[in-house]
Amino acid sequence: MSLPDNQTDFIVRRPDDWHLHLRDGEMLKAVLPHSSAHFGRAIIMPNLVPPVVKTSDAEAYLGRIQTALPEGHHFEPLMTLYLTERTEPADVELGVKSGLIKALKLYPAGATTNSDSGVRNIEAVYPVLEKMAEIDVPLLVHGEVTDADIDIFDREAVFIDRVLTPIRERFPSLRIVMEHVTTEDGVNFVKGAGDKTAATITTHHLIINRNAILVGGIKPHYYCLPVAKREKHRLALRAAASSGDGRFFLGTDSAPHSKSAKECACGCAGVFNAPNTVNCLAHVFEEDGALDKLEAFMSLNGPAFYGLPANEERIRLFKTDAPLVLEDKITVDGDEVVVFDPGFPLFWRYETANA
Ligand SMILES: NC(=O)N[C@@H](CC(=O)O)C(=O)O
Ligand SMILES: [Zn+2]
Ligand SMILES: [Zn+2]
Repeated sequence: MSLPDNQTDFIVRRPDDWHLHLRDGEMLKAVLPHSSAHFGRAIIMPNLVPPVVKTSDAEAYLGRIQTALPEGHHFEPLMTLYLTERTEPADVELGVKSGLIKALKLYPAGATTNSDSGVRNIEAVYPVLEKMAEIDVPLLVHGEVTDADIDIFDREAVFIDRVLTPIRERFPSLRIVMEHVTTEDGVNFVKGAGDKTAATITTHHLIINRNAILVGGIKPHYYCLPVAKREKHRLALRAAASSGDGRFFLGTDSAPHSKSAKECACGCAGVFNAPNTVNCLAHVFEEDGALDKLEAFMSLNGPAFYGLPANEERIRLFKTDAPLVLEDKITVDGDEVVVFDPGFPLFWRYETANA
């Protein structure tokens, strides 16, 4: 991609989202258009209630997503399975070889939203990981330990030492994605782990640090897991995202929860950022003098890691003088879902640029 001198108007390939929660039912219908309008493809997280554990579950879920897709939207859901201690290697092989299943997701039990069926004893899933390495399907990890004695801000770093490093060493050919990486430790791990290890970075973790959640009153709409960390970690994520290094790519982790489920005594974890992610990212990359790396981060590195072609469609990004006015919430089933507020005005817009 070449940028004109003024860097305020340029064309890139249509982006993909390598980590997305679409939910189900009414929520699916309400949030899907906010991803399918912007992204060519998305890796669909399997943490429904009950979770998407079998190939047949993923097939049924794909059908529900396709039914909910607005007419005229070109969007390909890339389906995943939720790894449990009962996952059968044969079912994984069936799903992957049929072309339906693009990755498996490891949730340590209790680590995050709807992770009760997740893995308690990592060694119990080693036979599945062996099969995955053999058939070359990526393992996506929610990288946090859940031990009560580990501080929530240290859970990612401890996961790297206790769980990820042993998996990385034992299955050298397995492709692994550290999902929603939030720490400098995570970035450094990925950089030192060779070309079979990558990480997704969310929009919000590039923009907020933990102060956004806690200073001046508690801000539930900035609470997600892994929780945003100190500023030095945010800066490490910014540097990784804008480096152009192929092992770092966009996974929005757009994770809608109703306003009432977030604004209460025990609010849910998750940030809904699908509607304004592309606008936010252009702002972030411009701020870092890295607009020439934006296409790599949101449109090229992800497909390359997954062994897929980049999207053929293009979008034209352009900066305007007047700030963009976007919806700050959407309505779902009588409740609302609040859209991520980056805390600054957005001036970058985009439009489809196909001939
Ligand atoms: N990121 C979050 O805070 N929440 C996600 C789960 C997850 O990705 O861990 C969700 O499903 O709500
Ligand atoms: Zn997660
Ligand atoms: Zn997620």
